[in-house]
Amino acid sequence: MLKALTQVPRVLLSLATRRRASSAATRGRTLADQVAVITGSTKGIGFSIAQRLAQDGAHVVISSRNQQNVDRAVAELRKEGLSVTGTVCHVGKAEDQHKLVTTALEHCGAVDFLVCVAGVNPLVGSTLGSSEQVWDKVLNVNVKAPALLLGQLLPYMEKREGSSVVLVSSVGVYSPHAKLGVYNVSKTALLGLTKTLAAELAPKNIRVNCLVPGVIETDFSQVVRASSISCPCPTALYGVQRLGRPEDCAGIVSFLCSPDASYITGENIVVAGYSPHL
Ligand SMILES: NC(=O)c1ccc[n+]([C@@H]2O[C@H](COP(=O)([O-])OP(=O)(O)OC[C@H]3O[C@@H](n4cnc5c(N)ncnc54)[C@H](O)[C@@H]3O)[C@@H](O)[C@H]2O)c1
Repeated sequence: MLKALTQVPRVLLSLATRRRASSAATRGRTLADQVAVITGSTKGIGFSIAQRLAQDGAHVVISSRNQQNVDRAVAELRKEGLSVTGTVCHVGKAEDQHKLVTTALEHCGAVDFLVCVAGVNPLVGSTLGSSEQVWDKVLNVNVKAPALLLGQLLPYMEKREGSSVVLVSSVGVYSPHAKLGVYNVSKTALLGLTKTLAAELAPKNIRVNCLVPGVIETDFSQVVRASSISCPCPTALYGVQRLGRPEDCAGIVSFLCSPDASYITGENIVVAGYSPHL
């Protein structure tokens, strides 16, 4: 009896593994011969997005602040036979942004997609109690950097057919937690940036959408999950009964970049295990 019980999870596990592997193998290469630049992509949500876009056929340029992390992420994906390259890019530094653009062009010759995942860790504190330095750091990295980086890539992206941008906000914008003040403000600004850029770039046939994750199990959310600021999670009350996983955010980004989404722009898409909308 005990043996039978202990065998069940293993059978389920192998089925789940096989299902995941076969779906990756049998999915069409919807992004073949296209190039994706992804910030903050050496772990967590960004890494899962990089892996998925590459599995779907894109050449992916990985980046984050630390060379070792870039090397590790690139090696891990190349081991899967995926087409990736990488460079260090702290998105708040102009010279690093420039290097990211140059790397993409040198290695891949073009850029079709920009996915801006890098975000500053939520600093636990009230909005009005935050210093000017905190405001500058959070707004620089979370809001200004995606716009400035896109500005540098625009001349190359507008030469391509069906370019696409995905920004990453947070479900916290719909029900802000008082102690994540400046972070919430920055993520709310990204919804505005999405709408504004979508309108601005539609005539160039560049689409701009926004991924809005809920609580996803990563190092980033660990700060919130482990601290006293965590509140009753809406998913526990009326949502899918588990935390989100980085890969839960990846397929939707691939879809938003793909031709299937060619008439979708200016949208905020929540991946949270529940709907914060009315
Ligand atoms: N995890 C969640 O629950 C959650 C929820 C809502 C939104 N988000 C957003 O998702 C994004 C990714 O978060 P995650 O949970 O995957 O975090 P993570 O800590 O697992 O990964 C973050 C990645 O971004 C990189 N990064 C951080 N600051 C950077 C900078 N200034 N320049 C370049 N790279 C930088 C890190 O090196 C790392 O590769 C963030 O924008 C975050 O605000 C996360």
